Amino acid sequence: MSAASEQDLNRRSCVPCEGGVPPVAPDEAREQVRRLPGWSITADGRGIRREWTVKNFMAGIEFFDRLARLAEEEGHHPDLHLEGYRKVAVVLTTHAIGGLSENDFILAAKINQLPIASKS
Ligand SMILES: C[C@H](O)[C@H](O)[C@H]1CNC2=NC(N)=NC(=O)C2=N1
Repeated sequence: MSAASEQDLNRRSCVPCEGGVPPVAPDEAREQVRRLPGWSITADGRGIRREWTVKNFMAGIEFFDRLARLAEEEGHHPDLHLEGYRKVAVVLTTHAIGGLSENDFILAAKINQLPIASKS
């Protein structure tokens, strides 16, 4: 995998993953995540994470609702965390391979396009 721009990732779609492929190598993951504003590699290296402080509780829930629809369209599903009444976090990892796949970066680019009533 070579790193793609956020715009390129946005034009692509997730492909079904049922395992059997190696996770993206750590160096490549770091290079890729640099092109995705707001995202960083998780401490265990198996995923990427972004958090937002939202305007109010419903803004967080509405964001999750939009995100759930996007995830269903893409067939790739995020771990959603409501970490406080105005703090939301999203972790992307490909469960089937226990690490990062291109699907995670594609979905991150698309999540960055979603409207969010954010405070930061
Ligand atoms: C066939 C289908 O693509 C798989 O079951 C998908 C569904 N959504 C998924 N989402 C995530 N995050 N990881 C997966 O491994 C995964 N598998």
